[in-house]
Amino acid sequence: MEKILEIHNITKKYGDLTAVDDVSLDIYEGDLIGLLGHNGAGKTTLFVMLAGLTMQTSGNIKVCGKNIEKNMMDLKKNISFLPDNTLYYENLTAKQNLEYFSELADADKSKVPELLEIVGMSKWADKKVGEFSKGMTQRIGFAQALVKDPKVIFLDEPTSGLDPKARIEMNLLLKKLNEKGIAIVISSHVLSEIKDICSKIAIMKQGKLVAYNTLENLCKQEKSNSILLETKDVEKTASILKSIKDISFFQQDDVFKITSETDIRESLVSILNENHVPVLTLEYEKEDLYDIFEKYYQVA
Ligand SMILES: Nc1ncnc2c1ncn2[C@@H]1O[C@H](COP(=O)(O)OP(=O)(O)OP(=O)(O)O)[C@@H](O)[C@H]1O
Repeated sequence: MEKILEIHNITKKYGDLTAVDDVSLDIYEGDLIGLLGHNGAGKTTLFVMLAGLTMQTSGNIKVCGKNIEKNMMDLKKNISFLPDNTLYYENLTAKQNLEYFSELADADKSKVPELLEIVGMSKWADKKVGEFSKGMTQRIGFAQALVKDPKVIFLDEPTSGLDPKARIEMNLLLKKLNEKGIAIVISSHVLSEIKDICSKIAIMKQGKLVAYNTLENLCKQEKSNSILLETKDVEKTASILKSIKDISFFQQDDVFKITSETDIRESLVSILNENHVPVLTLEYEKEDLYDIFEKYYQVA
C-alpha cells in the first residue's frame, strides 16, 4: 500500500497553548482510521494542519513522499477536509453547490453528477440544499470532499447530529468510499461506530497521540487482567476461588470474573480438576474499544 502522508513530530501552538504536541504518524492508501479524544484533545487542529489550512509550529509533513513546505499544492490537491459545520448555499441546488466547490478546487465540474450518484443524491440534484435533512446535507458534504479526487479525506465528526438510520447509511457510504482506496480519517466521540467501521484507531490526549494501531493490536497490547471462568459447579468453584491467595473475583450469573496480577489459568485448571469441577470456559476477558479508550484517559 502506498504511504500517502508522513507526519513527523508536528506541533501546533496557539500562544502558550500547545494544541497538538509532537505528533507523528503515517497514513496509507486504504486506511480507515478512527481518531478519538476528549473535547479539546487536538483532533480538529491536527486535521486543519494536515489539510494545509494552518501551518504547524514545528515538525514536517510529507505528502506522497514530498515535503509540503515546498509543495503545498500537492497537499491541497490530495487531501479533503470536511469540517463538522460545513455551510452550503441554501438557495442553490445540490448540483449547483457542488459545481461551485468544484470551481473553487479547480476540479472538473462535469464529474458532479457522478459524485451525486456515489453519495446516493442523484434524485435530489436539482433540489435546493436549504430543503435537505441533516443526513442529506452530510451526503453533499461527502460529495464535496470527493470533488478533487483526493487520496485522503479527513472528516470531523461526520455523523454528529444524525439519527441512527442516517448514521448507519453514512457509515456504509464511508466504507464504500474507503473500498475505492481512499484513506479516510474520522474524528468521533461515538466509540461503537468507530469500532465497527475503522481498521485503525488513533487516540489523542492533551495534544499528544497516545495510541495508534489496529484495533486488534490495541486489544492485544492492552490485555485485560480479568479472567472469565464458567464451570459445572458454581458453589464449589466459589469456595475454591475464596481459598486462592492474591486474586479477587465476583460472580455474575454462572460466570466468575477473576482478577489477578499473574496468569493463573494453568494452576486454576489444576485445582478445579483436583476437586472434580469440570471447566466450561476459561479465558481472558476481551478488551473492547471503550475499555482501551478509558485506560488511556486514566493514565496520568
Ligand atoms: N484558533 C485557535 N486559537 C486558539 N486556540 C485554539 C484554536 N483552535 C483550537 N484551539 C485550542 O486548541 C485545543 C485543541 O482544540 P481542538 O479543536 O483541536 O480539539 P478537538 O479534539 O477537536 O475538540 P472537540 O472534540 O471538542 O472538537 C483546545 O484547547 C482549543 O481551545
